[in-house]
Amino acid sequence: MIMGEYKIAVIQGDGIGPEVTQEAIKILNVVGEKFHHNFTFEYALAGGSAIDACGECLPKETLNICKTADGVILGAVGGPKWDNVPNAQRPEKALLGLRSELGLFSNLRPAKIYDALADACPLKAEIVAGGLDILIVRELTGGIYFGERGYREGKYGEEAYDVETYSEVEIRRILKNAFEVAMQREKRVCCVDKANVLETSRLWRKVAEEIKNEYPEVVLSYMYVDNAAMQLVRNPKQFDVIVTSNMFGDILSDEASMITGSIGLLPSASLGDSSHGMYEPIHGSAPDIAGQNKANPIAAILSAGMMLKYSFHLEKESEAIENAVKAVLEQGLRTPDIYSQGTTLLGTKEMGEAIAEHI
Ligand SMILES: NC(=O)C1=CN([C@@H]2O[C@H](COP(=O)(O)OP(=O)(O)OC[C@H]3O[C@@H](n4cnc5c(N)ncnc54)[C@H](O)[C@@H]3O)[C@@H](O)[C@H]2O)C=CC1
Ligand SMILES: CC(C)CC(=O)C(=O)O
Ligand SMILES: [Mg+2]
Repeated sequence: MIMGEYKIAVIQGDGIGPEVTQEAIKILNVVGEKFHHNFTFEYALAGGSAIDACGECLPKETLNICKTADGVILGAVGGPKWDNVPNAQRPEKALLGLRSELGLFSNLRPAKIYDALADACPLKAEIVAGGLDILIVRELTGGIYFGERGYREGKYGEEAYDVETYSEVEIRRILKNAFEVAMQREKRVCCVDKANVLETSRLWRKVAEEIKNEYPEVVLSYMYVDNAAMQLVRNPKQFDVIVTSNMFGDILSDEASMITGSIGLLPSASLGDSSHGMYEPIHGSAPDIAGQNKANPIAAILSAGMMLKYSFHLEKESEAIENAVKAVLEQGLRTPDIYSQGTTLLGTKEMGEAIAEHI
């Protein structure tokens, strides 16, 4: 008996994107079989591979496939091959376009240290004793990545500019999101900004002061982003939920990933007002290891797990994926990025297979 039917749009992307996405699909197929769900996959092109196939980084057909699917999984886009294409067609534009066209303003990036990977954390053991579980809530469709940009003639010749703009509406909805998720966690929100310099950050603080009254159980704090970057390695356990702008969240989440052992471990969910979402590892296309069966597929696999939870509301299926990841790590199985002496080195595919076997 089939319990649920789900149509999933798959954008494999470039570099290691297809390699890690294939492992996520492998896991979804096993979960589907075990829990009697029918997951069907519709492939779509975006990024460099779309430029190569049809000259456009984000074809209309891709958007249609994503809009009509129950969830979207994405590998990563971009790479040196497309570094010199016109700006409007850069692979990264496809990613920004997908996020904004699908209305995915909230990007959840959980950074957890798995017990078995405690030795992969570069911080002193006493700093992360008892583990670590941080959630970065990154605003995803506004700020400097979406502001006006260009070139103009300045006082000293040509100059370039990128403008950061945030409206109250954009700030309110992401902050509300952060407070809501904090209510399911330790009820602490740290708003990371640069309010000593930026007007946009001062508006974030003004809105946060209003919203906090709706969540009296949540403790709200503020921190400047330069200090937050330092505090993340000095004492990451002080954070529960970090809420921040598009660019600051992009940077801080890469930093947080390294505390867990590798950027290849961190998944993400990009969500909007509905349960429709896009799920992608936080890493990029890693051209330096592409095509070598070296990439860690765990971030992509956990992203698929987040889709089961947030878009399909399949909690136990999502947990099964996380538990299988924990089990292989406890078995000492490692891709090169998290390998240490005494553990067993696996490739991308073999790691996917090992996780599949545990489900
Ligand atoms: N979501 C997306 O599609 C993103 C795309 N990019 C694009 O990806 C390309 C490469 O960007 P980079 O700055 O090099 O960042 P990157 O995240 O692709 O790679 C940074 C470093 O981390 C390693 N790494 C990344 N993912 C890994 C994994 N799963 N397992 C093991 N090691 C992994 C890479 O080998 C590299 O040494 C660029 O074109 C960039 O614009 C970057 C970030 C996100
Ligand atoms: C195009 C970039 C904003 C992609 C990226 O680095 C990210 O989303 O983490
Ligand atoms: Mg990034």
